[in-house]
Amino acid sequence: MIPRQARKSIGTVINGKSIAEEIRSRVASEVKRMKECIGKVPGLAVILVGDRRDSQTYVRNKIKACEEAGIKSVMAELPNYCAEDDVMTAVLKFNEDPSVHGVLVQLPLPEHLDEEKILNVLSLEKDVDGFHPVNMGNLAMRGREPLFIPCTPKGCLELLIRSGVEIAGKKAVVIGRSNIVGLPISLLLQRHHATVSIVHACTKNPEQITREADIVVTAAGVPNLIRSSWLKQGSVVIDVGTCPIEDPSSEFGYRLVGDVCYEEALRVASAVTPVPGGVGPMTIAMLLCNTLDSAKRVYGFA
Ligand SMILES: Nc1nc2c(c(=O)[nH]1)N[C@@H](CN(C=O)c1ccc(C(=O)N[C@@H](CCC(=O)O)C(=O)O)cc1)CN2
Ligand SMILES: [Mg+2]
Repeated sequence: MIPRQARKSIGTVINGKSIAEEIRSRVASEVKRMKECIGKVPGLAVILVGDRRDSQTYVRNKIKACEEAGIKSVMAELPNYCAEDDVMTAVLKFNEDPSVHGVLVQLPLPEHLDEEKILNVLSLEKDVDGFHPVNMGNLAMRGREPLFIPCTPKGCLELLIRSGVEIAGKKAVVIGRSNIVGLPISLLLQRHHATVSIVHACTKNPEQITREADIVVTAAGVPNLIRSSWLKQGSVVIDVGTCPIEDPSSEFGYRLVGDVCYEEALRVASAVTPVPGGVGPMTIAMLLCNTLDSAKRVYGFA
């Protein structure tokens, strides 16, 4: 048997960036058609609390993506030290605004704010991030349909489907159990009839579990956690982790890495998403899709 390290790459790269571009241009044409037919465009409201650099970048990218797709966007920026009531007031204002079809609160919030309490006041009909507890409950329950599927999990699923990966009956392992990625992706994969295991910080021998998986979705936020020895030959690997690590040779002094040892994974897996350029761009593309769907629902536009 050839040692894993000596094997040539067999995996293909799942290009999330180009898939996201294609989706964004489809959304732009739909928005244009909507405007021509009924004189309305979708509207997205984004609430940013505090001064985290990464959150500021994501929000800026969301607003730019809206602009490019012809979606109207509005933003409320609140300081780090604001009160819970200030955030709730911003949410309630956008809930009431008929030109806004999607409202999101950029996460994470500063420590002193109660995330659950704030997400709870989002209008269910405008919760384009899909984080409202009722939306999440509907995603979890059989026979119920959530109005919105959270953007990153929806993006992961779209990448699997577009890459021709069969999900039904396959063994899937999700690494991480966060409310915004691990939990909803595990529910979504179950909905698509995969047999799903969840690996988390307390799991004993996680590599034994991942080695059995046909599909691995990892959202641990631990750089290079997933080595080739964790993977089954021919598996599909979706890397949601994005961690900045120091890199003096890069323009900004850091670069982004995922949870997966990318080069190693390509030698064992049949397909792998890169970081950057994999799941990340899909998150924003899915947000545009959810906002468009929300506006279509409001106006009864097919
Ligand atoms: N309210 C929300 N908060 C957060 C979400 C979310 O979906 N809703 N997800 C993440 C952050 N996020 C969007 O908000 C996000 C993360 C990453 C990317 C992305 O495109 N990443 C690129 C790299 C970008 C870079 O160079 O900095 C990539 O992976 O290629 C988009 C959106 C947490 N918070
Ligand atoms: Mg808190």
